[in-house]
Amino acid sequence: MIEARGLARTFRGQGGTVEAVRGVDLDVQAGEIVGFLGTNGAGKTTTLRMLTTLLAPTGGSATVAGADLIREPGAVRRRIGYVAQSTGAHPDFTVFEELLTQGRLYRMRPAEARRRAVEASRRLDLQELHGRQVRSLSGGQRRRLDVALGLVHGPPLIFLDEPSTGLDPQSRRTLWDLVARLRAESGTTIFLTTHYLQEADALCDRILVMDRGRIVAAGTPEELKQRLSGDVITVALVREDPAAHAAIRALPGVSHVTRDDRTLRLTAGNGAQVLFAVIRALGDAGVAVQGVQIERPTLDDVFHALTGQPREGGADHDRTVDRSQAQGVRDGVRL
Ligand SMILES: Nc1ncnc2c1ncn2[C@@H]1O[C@H](COP(=O)(O)OP(=O)(O)OP(=O)(O)O)[C@@H](O)[C@H]1O
Repeated sequence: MIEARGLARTFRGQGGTVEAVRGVDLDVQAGEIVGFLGTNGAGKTTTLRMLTTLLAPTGGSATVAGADLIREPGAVRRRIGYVAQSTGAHPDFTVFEELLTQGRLYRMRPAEARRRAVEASRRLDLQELHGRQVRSLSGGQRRRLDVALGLVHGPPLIFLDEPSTGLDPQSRRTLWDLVARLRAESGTTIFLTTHYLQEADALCDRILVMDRGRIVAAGTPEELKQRLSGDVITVALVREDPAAHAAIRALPGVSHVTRDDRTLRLTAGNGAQVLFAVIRALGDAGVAVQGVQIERPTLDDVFHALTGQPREGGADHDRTVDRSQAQGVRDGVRL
């Protein structure tokens, strides 16, 4: 359904050159739900905007829903649905008017537009909201309308850009269920970007991880977790201590050390074997330890290992998160 080779995009401006996407190869099969994960600025949205014809690539090629991205952008647009992070639904329109208008934008006859609007509404459980003005919808209802708008013309492939950012946990789960049902009922291929590891884990057949413009890993959520073999050791410190990180990062058998206020996390092939060395090294460096825990890795750890980015909220991270993303940090695990 999607086949991209060497897809690239460079932005040139007064501030210099940004290689946002540096030669991405990707394949998505019909009927798959594929999640695109990555840190802020990794290049996910730029890739999505290229695949949806909104942005011209500066290199590479792709076939999307059977049409050539460069030579047949019109055909690509007719065959895909794209749900951006913020959509232009008219606040004064009712839900059903908005769905009907979408069909008319695709030049459907009135009867066809109505039939498709009813169908898209059913798929996203919007029937009860037909008479409501868009401005009165909750965040979750609005997002469901956004997805329904992307479906009105019956595309076999739909792109969702961070579909559940800013939603509360219950609305997020409802959206996941509806997206999963959409694929089950109609076989729609779904390609989404997300910051929520839980979302990727719960919804996606496959995950692609992007970092600094490149895809650095691809696989099922389970495959990615298995790739990070070994254990995760969490060390709680009595107080924040800059010496702690340096004391253990060079120990044999220890990798991916992160610091987050008074917590150190590290991966080790065999947690039990390195535990003593870790505690002794911290003691030698004069670092006071409050407690230690050994766990199996989570998807969150996998992403840290792949991207080298500290866990969200870590003392040494320098990324900014907007308010909706910060909300996500409280609501669930976020990359
Ligand atoms: N129009 C533009 N002009 C210049 N640089 C841009 C432009 N659009 C994106 N970039 C840069 O390209 C890089 C990738 O951005 P992109 O929005 O694709 O990342 P992302 O993975 O979607 O990030 P996020 O998760 O924060 O949305 C960033 O460094 C960004 O600043």
